[in-house]
Amino acid sequence: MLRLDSLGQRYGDHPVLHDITLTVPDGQLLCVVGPSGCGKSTLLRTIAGLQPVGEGSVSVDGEPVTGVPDRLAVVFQDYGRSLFPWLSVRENVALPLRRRGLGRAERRDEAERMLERVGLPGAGRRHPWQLSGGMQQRVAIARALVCRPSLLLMDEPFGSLDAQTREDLEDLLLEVHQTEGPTIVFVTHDIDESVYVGDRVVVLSSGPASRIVLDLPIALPGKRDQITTRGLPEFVSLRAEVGRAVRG
Ligand SMILES: Nc1ncnc2c1ncn2[C@@H]1O[C@H](COP(=O)(O)OP(=O)(O)OP(=O)(O)O)[C@@H](O)[C@H]1O
Repeated sequence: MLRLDSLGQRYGDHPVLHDITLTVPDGQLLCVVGPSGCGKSTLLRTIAGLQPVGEGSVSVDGEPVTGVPDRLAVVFQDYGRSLFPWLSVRENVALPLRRRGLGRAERRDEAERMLERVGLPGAGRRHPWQLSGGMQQRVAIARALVCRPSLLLMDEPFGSLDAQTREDLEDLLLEVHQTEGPTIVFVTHDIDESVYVGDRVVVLSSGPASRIVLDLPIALPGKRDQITTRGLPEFVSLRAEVGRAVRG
């Protein structure tokens, strides 16, 4: 379980986050939405232990976050810079397994399994620069999942992809969330995306000193589907509620 208690962050004199209190149960897919510059990335970096907690506290499974938590993985928007171009796709995916002490053959098999899982069977011997942007982001997701994280943080992961690829990856995310089951904190600018992928959407106010202005459970009927779900009256009304909160 991820817990934020009265979290506050500032850069020098500039307050960014104020009094953020949030409990994210295991296995939940939480979307964080808010205007540009409100502190979404700051929030993710703090949970990831990449920057120290200012005020309040952050804990994962009851342990205060003081560095990068165990069993944490992060996917950023900028897949072009997050993969190593000199390594093959398989080597990129297998990289986190080195620290786990797995042998070479095991690392290769696990990486291939994950590549298959994200829809890239047979791409392991290629290099990231030989793949499209959407395929590279699939590789980044495979690498994030290969160590079976219990907490996955995603910062605008589909922000620079075209609409069709983005929808495909949203569906992939829903699928891996269902099967692999990590807790996911997913930051996005896109209100529709947040309602489509989220179990819950939290909206931050515009800065300075952003706080939570909406915490909305997303209970949509049936299995989510890009055409049907987005046409449901429930979807339209949830999207409107999030939209109103984002616009203040
Ligand atoms: N390292 C830093 N030093 C100083 N100020 C920073 C730093 N990182 C972010 N900021 C400022 O803190 C505020 C929040 O930035 P952050 O990137 O967390 O927002 P965001 O909601 O993720 O923005 P966007 O949606 O545009 O990516 C902004 O005003 C930004 O300029």
